Amino acid sequence: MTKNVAVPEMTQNSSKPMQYPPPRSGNAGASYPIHKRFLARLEVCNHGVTPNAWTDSMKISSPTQAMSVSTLVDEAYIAWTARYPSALDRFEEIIGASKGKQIVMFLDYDGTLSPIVEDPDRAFMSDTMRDAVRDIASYFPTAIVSGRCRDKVYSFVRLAELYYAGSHGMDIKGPVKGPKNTKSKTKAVLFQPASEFLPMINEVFKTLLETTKSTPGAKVENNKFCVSVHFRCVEEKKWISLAEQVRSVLKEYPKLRITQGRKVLEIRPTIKWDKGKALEFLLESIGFANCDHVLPVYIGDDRTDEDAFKVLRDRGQGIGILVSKFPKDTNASYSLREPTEVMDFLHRLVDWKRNS
Ligand SMILES: O=P(O)(O)OC[C@H]1O[C@H](O[C@H]2O[C@H](CO)[C@@H](O)[C@H](O)[C@H]2O)[C@H](O)[C@@H](O)[C@@H]1O
Repeated sequence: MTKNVAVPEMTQNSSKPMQYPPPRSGNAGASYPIHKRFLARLEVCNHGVTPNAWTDSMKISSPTQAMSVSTLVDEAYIAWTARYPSALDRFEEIIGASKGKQIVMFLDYDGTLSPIVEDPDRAFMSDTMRDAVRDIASYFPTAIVSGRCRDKVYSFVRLAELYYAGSHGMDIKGPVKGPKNTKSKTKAVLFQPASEFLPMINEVFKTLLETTKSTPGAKVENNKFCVSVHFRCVEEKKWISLAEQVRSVLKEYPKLRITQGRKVLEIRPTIKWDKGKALEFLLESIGFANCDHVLPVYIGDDRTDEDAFKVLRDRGQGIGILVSKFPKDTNASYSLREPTEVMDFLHRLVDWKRNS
């Protein structure tokens, strides 16, 4: 349970000059009293159900509004932001890091550009957010990196000038024409490293639909090279049995693996490909392979975005920004609370670029 909640030491002094990039959470999972009280709070939210490491981690992946009003959570969040400061508060620092470099933007979709909602088919992006992304893409090469199927995420974003990496980066396509003043290639990139898994994924999708139909609220989504099984509308007491149903189906498919997102289990090929690899592939495609003059900025809210944050951290290049209202262990360097703050950050980048 503790592995998803990193609460920083109270001794960390946010008024000290920031080390750039900010240090990673070396002692992730370290606990102190607020952390313990935070966990106790989760048990209260459990309404008498015996706390279970897996169900708790599923809850923490996407906490409810009821939990957000907790003062304890707010205290823990403030402490956490000493380690992962707000990208809005540290905007000048981020801009400073981009001096002499080409910014390339990577944006996750759900929970980053659109708020989390109960029905995955209705996770629409606001027109104002679309305008902000359009503006950003007019100055910087911009990619949407999503667990969703590429066509689906495109149908939400509807901006032809962007790169799209769907199915957790296993389905990549670029714009026909890149933005002005960048090294973007003008022909569309198309990369599908898991195409041999298509028949298997379709089969698993159908089997999961059948197997989970007895669980009210369960939803199975076909994301082309992966499948999502949604728990958000399933009663908590049915979570374990639903997860068991998923695991029983997956036993027959050793070439597929299960990962966990925000109240969702994601089934995907065991190939070594993820959002981090997609980020590297896109940087290379855009013309920034082994280049010191590029600053990738990746904004995401989910565990799968951690693969991209880790790539940036390992390269010692770029800015990872985690979108979260709650303390989470992360390889990102900065944080934003929610999609509206992501939009503010995009606006500020555009304003800065326009005026520079
Ligand atoms: O990589 P992402 O773009 O963040 O996609 C990850 C998953 O996002 C979607 O599910 C999440 O958002 C839904 C709508 O707000 C919400 O109902 C669900 O609980 C979240 O997990 C999408 O439906 C999944 O297929 C993606 O894997």
